[in-house]
Amino acid sequence: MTPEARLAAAAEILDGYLAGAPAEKVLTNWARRSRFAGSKDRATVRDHVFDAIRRRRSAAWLGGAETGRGLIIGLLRARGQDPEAFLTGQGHALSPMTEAERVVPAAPAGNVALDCPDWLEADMRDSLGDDFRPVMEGMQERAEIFVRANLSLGTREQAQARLAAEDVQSEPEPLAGTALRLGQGARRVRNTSCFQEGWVEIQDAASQAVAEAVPLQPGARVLDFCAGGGGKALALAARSGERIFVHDADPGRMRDIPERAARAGARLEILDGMQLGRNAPFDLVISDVPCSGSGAWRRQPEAKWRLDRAALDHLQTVRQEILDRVCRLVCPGGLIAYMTCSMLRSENEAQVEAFCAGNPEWNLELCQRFSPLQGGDGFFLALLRRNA
Ligand SMILES: C[S@@+](CC[C@H](N)C(=O)[O-])C[C@H]1O[C@@H](n2cnc3c(N)ncnc32)[C@H](O)[C@@H]1O
Repeated sequence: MTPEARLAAAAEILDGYLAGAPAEKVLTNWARRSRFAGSKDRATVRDHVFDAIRRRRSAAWLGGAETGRGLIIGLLRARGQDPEAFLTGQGHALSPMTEAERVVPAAPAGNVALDCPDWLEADMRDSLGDDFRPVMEGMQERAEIFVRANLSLGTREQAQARLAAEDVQSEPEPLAGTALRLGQGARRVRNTSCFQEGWVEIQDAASQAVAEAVPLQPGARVLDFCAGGGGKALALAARSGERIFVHDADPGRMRDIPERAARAGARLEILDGMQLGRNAPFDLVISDVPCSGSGAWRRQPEAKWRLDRAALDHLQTVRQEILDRVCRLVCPGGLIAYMTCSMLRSENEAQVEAFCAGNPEWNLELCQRFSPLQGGDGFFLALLRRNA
């Protein structure tokens, strides 16, 4: 595919997304009926699509319309490229620009320039202070790809050397002792024997740092209550070498856990709701709770535009119910490790402070924020200890 045709494909996919379908689904459908598209074409089209979604507001402004075509024109302008050079009407390119489209709008300002939803600005400013602008600007860029070296199989340096031998370049990432930041060849990492033999697992650097910061005592009974795909549980299992119990309200979210655990040589035991009580109490319950995902907007940019006040309020209630449930599963003197990939105070400090205020036998031992300005996603960790 020519660069022009890739942009035209991205515009068509963006139209599907703007009509309400998840971008991933529209991309998959496009790839199925576009057998002519090679892997480089698919990767580039995908990048155009998600780059445009990250900048949905500012790209629509710069492109003059919130349509697939408008977003692509705006994205090219944001990249400092001239859309006229790509909208040629030749081959599979988008049709040439109209007179109206040729008029370059003034640079966007305020929340439009930062791609921040208006209703969230006050909360974000309150939570981020002086970092509001640089963080929001950072969220307009693609996230880097990190892997976690599985220290139960070898050192980070050994994992790095194995990746290099398979033409995947990486650098140690200071945020976590296990993290490697991938460079050239990153997209091939899943095809390497290093990955397939469990030496590395794809995981954001801040997510690794959070898992590293959780205190783990030898022999502790550990439950990951919101296990999802098992990212945190696998990281903890690699540290301790011991069995970790995993649970999720949606068992389907855990479907990859057995395969991932087998690859990593980890012992993860899935517990359903009935089995939780029979296996309690636990010394440590990881609660990587549902949240806005605002810390991970670079990776999941659709979440930023989908979120609204009602959803944010609902999530607060869900988290409160989770805390009320898990606090009964922890032994005296035990810990809840509360985590979010959110940057909002209301989902982080305010939520755990409210829990402790209503539950006097629980004390807040630690609150730690990980800013996207440190390189990984925005994350939050609180340690809540039950009185002995
Ligand atoms: C942020 S994700 C977890 C990500 C996962 N820990 C990881 O590292 O890959 C939150 C998870 O909480 C689960 N969840 C939502 N409500 C829950 C509840 N009431 N009880 C247990 N899990 C819940 C969701 O299904 C989702 O998988």
